[in-house]
Amino acid sequence: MPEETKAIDYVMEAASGPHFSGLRLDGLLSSPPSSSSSSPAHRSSASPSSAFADANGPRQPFVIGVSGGTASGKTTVCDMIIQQLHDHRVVLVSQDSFYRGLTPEESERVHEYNFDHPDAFDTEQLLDCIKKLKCGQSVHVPIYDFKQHRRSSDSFRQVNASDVIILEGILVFHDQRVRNLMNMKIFVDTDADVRLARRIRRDTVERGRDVNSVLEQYAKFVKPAFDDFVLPSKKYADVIIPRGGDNHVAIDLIVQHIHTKLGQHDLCKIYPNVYVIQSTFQIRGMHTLIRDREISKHDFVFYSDRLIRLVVEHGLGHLPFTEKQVVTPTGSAYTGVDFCKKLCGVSIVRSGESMENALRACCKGIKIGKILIHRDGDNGKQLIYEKLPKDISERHVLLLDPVLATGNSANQAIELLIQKGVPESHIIFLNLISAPEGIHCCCKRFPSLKIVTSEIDASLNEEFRVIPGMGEFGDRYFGTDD
Ligand SMILES: Nc1nc2c(ncn2[C@@H]2O[C@H](COP(=O)(O)OP(=O)(O)OP(=O)(O)O)[C@@H](O)[C@H]2O)c(=O)[nH]1
Ligand SMILES: O=P(O)(O)OC[C@H]1O[C@H](OP(=O)(O)OP(=O)(O)O)[C@H](O)[C@@H]1O
Ligand SMILES: O=c1cc[nH]c(=O)[nH]1
Repeated sequence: MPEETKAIDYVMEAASGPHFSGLRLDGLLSSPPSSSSSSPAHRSSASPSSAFADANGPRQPFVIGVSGGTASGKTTVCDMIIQQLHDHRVVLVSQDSFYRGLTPEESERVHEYNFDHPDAFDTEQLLDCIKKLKCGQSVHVPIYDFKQHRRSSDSFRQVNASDVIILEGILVFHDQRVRNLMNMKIFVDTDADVRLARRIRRDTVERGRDVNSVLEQYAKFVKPAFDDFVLPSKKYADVIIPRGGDNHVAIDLIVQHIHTKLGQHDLCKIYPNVYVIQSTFQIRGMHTLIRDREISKHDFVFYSDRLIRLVVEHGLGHLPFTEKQVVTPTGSAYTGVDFCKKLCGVSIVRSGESMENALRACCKGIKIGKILIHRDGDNGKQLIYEKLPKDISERHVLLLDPVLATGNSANQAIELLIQKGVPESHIIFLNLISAPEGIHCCCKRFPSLKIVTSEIDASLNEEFRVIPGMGEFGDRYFGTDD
């Protein structure tokens, strides 16, 4: 494993196993191929429960579930996330608020009551609240009194619709319906002895209990329920944070990821033809490497190539296709699709040429045209050279350039393609990073153009370089940066 990727591994474990791999933001920006015959792949929903599922529908909040054993530090992790997401509206909903409240008979024999069993919570009510919040409605959350083991009968907390909803609690991953409402699941993983020590302190100081009763409850209910219900739900986590709130690096990474997703989502909502490939920590790790100014040229090229390949594959998914049936070696019919045949690549020289190999590797014998544009500041674009397939107007065009900054080079290239008779909707612009300025510039002018990128960055600086960006891509890729 390359040296640089280790940092991520020791701050948090990317969850792995049969149910998941790495960080998942289900359905966030995915676009599976349409099943209809010759229509292009649509930007469409994954599951109905996933946030931001429909780019054209109303904006849905981003739901984060935070689970972990008792006193693992869930509240601290949530507070830190909320603090760092200060430029977004965030609400915290605690599963504890949905404790059922004990009947008088149960209260009399409280020592026999299992507060750690899933049945202790009113999950239907919790589900209803989160569903409403996801639809932008405000809700009334009950107030639970840990000393009286009762809900307040006359007061509640009003929670308003927000950009981000954080749902925390020991069993928030237990019920599949609740899990399905989450875009990101975090498990706070703290040693059992540390948790027990914290619990004794908290329950004696804040909840008016004596040490013996705390230990008794722990042995009788808390630990068995942890083993039976909480620990088995860890496998659903997208991210596992060892050491809880002390793990600042993990929390910073998570917050950065949420920031990126929220920012990208805004642009993707405005321009439904902008597609960001679905992020995983693997992809984020590759971006971390190519953006690092200390990386060797060899590694820069290696990881850029890997990312380019992913963007190209994703871009090809937006081409139209037709239905096709084949017979498998078992003699059965398989109904699939046939790739679009009339396509070509066009690279913007010189950086765009770095994407040609990936395109050739995916589409055997594909024709690739070239456009050379001289870049000078934020305007002053000048077309210097072009060589394109003669029948380009009949083809779908994959336009290649790893960086979309001001959008001027792309605009110039797209204009030329349109002049040559290529319909705007037949152009798919593939790049590694896009600045919001470039996206606005191209999408406003060419609303039917599709853009497929792997990350949307924050902005451009006064020198029209992408920030944080990756510097001059061409110089770094072709080794002319020294
Ligand atoms: N004795 C008693 N225990 C309760 C009652 N209600 C909830 N609990 C306990 O509260 C625990 C749930 O809260 P925790 O996850 O520990 O609390 P938290 O403050 O969110 O924990 P962290 O933020 O992770 O430190 C369960 O383990 C229950 O045993 C109650 O009325 N009486
Ligand atoms: O969106 P814009 O503001 O037009 O900037 C993007 C252009 O800048 C880079 O090329 P550059 O001019 O650095 O040339 P190179 O590919 O030869 O390195 C990049 O490859 C794009 O073509
Ligand atoms: O930041 C930038 C802007 C344009 N082109 C690049 O390669 N990088």
